Amino acid sequence: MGIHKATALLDDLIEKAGGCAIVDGGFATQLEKHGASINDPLWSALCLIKDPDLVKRVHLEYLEAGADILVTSSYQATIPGFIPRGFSIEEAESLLEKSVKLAVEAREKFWNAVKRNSRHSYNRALVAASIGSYGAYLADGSEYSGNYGPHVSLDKLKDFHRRRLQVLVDAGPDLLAFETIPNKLEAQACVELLEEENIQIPSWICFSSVDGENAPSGESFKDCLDVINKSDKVSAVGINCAPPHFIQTLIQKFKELTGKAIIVYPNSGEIWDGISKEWLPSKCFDDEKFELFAPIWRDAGAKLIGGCCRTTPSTIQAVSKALKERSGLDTF
Ligand SMILES: C[S+](C)CC[C@H](N)C(=O)O
Ligand SMILES: N[C@@H](CCS)C(=O)O
Ligand SMILES: [Zn+2]
Repeated sequence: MGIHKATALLDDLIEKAGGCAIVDGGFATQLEKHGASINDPLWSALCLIKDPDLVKRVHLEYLEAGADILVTSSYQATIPGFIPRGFSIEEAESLLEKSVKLAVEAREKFWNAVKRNSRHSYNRALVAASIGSYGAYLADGSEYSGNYGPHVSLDKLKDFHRRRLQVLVDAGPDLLAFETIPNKLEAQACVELLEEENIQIPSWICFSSVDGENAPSGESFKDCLDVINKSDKVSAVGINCAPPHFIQTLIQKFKELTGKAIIVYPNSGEIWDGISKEWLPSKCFDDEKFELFAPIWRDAGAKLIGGCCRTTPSTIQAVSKALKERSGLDTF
């Protein structure tokens, strides 16, 4: 399948979803709700090793909540992250592959169960393989600063991302999800890699933001999106894991800067402390606020809406209810 045909898969999903598809919510957050302990440099990727059944269960919970797209458990799963934990390169690669397989298995299980009911309002979900930023791998919170230091070049970032990207694509996801990209250099690395590796499935590239105006590095979104707009491999651009009260303004800004579909999946508004590895309280949206704002974000131009850290299946259920009601689709 060529990139244009593969892109049609995402366009079809958005259309079937009534003009705005629903992305799942905080993956690591829901693992923790089930008691998983992920205070570790591997963060949620620890569960890929220790509790793959829980990974699948969380995917199923997001499907039940109404997610049209599942994001895999590979955000902080990397080959250089697994090797110091005693895994061989082959074992590390098979963990990456497993992250896609678990999401695909959950999608198939759920879809086979619901499609028998002619009155259901679900779509057959797509699986997006998560590619967390270099800062996620560093596990020092730098996905929220973009400060990688002077020694991190374009080539270094491409080298970091290349093999994981190849392995994830070979595992057969429908999409690629570049998440919490904090600076222009890494956006460029992602775009160049998609081209060099001749990737034939669509991608989204999402930035974090800490000031509601720019990428975390302080670079303007105009500069960042200029790099991405040139690529036909990237179907959607947007924001993930930034506070929800930034989102409306950022959608408006992105609409002026790109013709690509806009995707937003904010966190709850709590702030990640990369040193103490905990979420600090701040101005937050609860599920009701997500329900209220999802149609506002959709009407502002977002084509894909979900939640990130500290949101849960109940958040996605609220988003799903709001978007399906407003688009005239049945609620479940
Ligand atoms: C999206 S952040 C909360 C993920 C965890 C971070 N990379 C860390 O390891 O500190
Ligand atoms: N997909 C990841 C993103 C972390 S910012 C998660 O939900 O855990
Ligand atoms: Zn997040």
